[in-house]
Amino acid sequence: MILNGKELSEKRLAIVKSEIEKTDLKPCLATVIVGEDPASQLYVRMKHNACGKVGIRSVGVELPGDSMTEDVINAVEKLNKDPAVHGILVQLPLPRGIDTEKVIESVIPEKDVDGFHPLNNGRLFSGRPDFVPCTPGGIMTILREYEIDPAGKKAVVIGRSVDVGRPMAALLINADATVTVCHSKTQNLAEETSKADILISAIGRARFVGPEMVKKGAVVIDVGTNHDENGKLCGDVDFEKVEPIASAITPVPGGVGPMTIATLMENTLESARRHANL
Ligand SMILES: NC(=O)C1=CN([C@@H]2O[C@H](COP(=O)(O)OP(=O)(O)OC[C@H]3O[C@@H](n4cnc5c(N)ncnc54)[C@H](OP(=O)(O)O)[C@@H]3O)[C@@H](O)[C@H]2O)C=CC1
Ligand SMILES: Nc1nc(=O)c2c([nH]1)NC[C@@H]1CN(c3ccc(C(=O)N[C@@H](CCC(=O)O)C(=O)O)cc3)C=[N+]21
Ligand SMILES: [Mg+2]
Repeated sequence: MILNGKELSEKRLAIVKSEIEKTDLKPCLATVIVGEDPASQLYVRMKHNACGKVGIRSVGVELPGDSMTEDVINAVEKLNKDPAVHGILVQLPLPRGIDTEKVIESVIPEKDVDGFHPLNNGRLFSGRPDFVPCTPGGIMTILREYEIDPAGKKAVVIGRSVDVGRPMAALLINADATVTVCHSKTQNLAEETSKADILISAIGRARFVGPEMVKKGAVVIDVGTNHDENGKLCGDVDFEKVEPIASAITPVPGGVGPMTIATLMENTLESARRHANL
């Protein structure tokens, strides 16, 4: 079975749209982009497009690539204080030389719709999540909507980044899975991944996960957004070879990516609701 993230995201976006129409909420997402990385510009544009689709206002702050950490923090602090802004997203990665941790910590947790602030991280790891990072949050929505319950299952996450791997592992722990986290220093990676009932790959290597790494009947979630030697967009998983042995699998494109954006819209709406005490 193919887990259709694109279709599910459309459904979730339609719900966000109708929720906004039902209330007088005027949710607003602010994005901050530093420098001119074309991939980052594309992603931010996709986020603004999604806002337009569901009726979330969006403002984009663009700073030059040679900005200092303080310049970015000043921009964030203005948005922190602006009562019309409910969500703040600082597009990552930031240019070399900028202290990413300091910038992320400057976003007030109440507007941290990316779920990257250490307070929101800590809440997630304590089993009392508030704003959850959008990519792993979107993956949990896919699992829930397709009635794949992680409870008691063996889940293996490849990747331990702060934005994807680690929060993914925390969400799966909270959902009662038995979780293994693998990374570049893992020995016998294929041996670990072959035990997974639910395998989540977030490494950033084109078609790295082959059939020899996957147990028959496993649920395979592909976070990777890579370009192959021909420039074609592809995931971490060799979809053609793994799809026949998986019980369910997300494609790239059309899987996790659209759910990331839908979850960002949901988090922004939730933040606006709280702001209005609804
Ligand atoms: N679809 C979506 O919405 C999103 C997609 N992405 C995509 O997901 C991928 C991962 O993103 P992100 O987490 O930010 O990436 P990072 O580069 O921050 O982290 C990659 C992780 O993978 C591990 N890793 C790298 N190579 C290997 C290997 N050969 N074997 C085992 N582990 C390995 C690294 O290990 P170590 O820690 O030891 O270095 C690291 O933990 C990228 O392709 C990115 O573009 C990211 C965010 C959202
Ligand atoms: N502060 C911050 N928050 C993020 O959430 C964040 C970020 N920084 N930096 C970069 C990563 C990456 N990311 C993606 C979002 C959507 C798709 C997506 O929708 N992809 C489409 C394909 C898009 C295409 O054509 O390239 C798909 O998979 O179907 C992919 C990747 C969010 N990120
Ligand atoms: Mg990263």
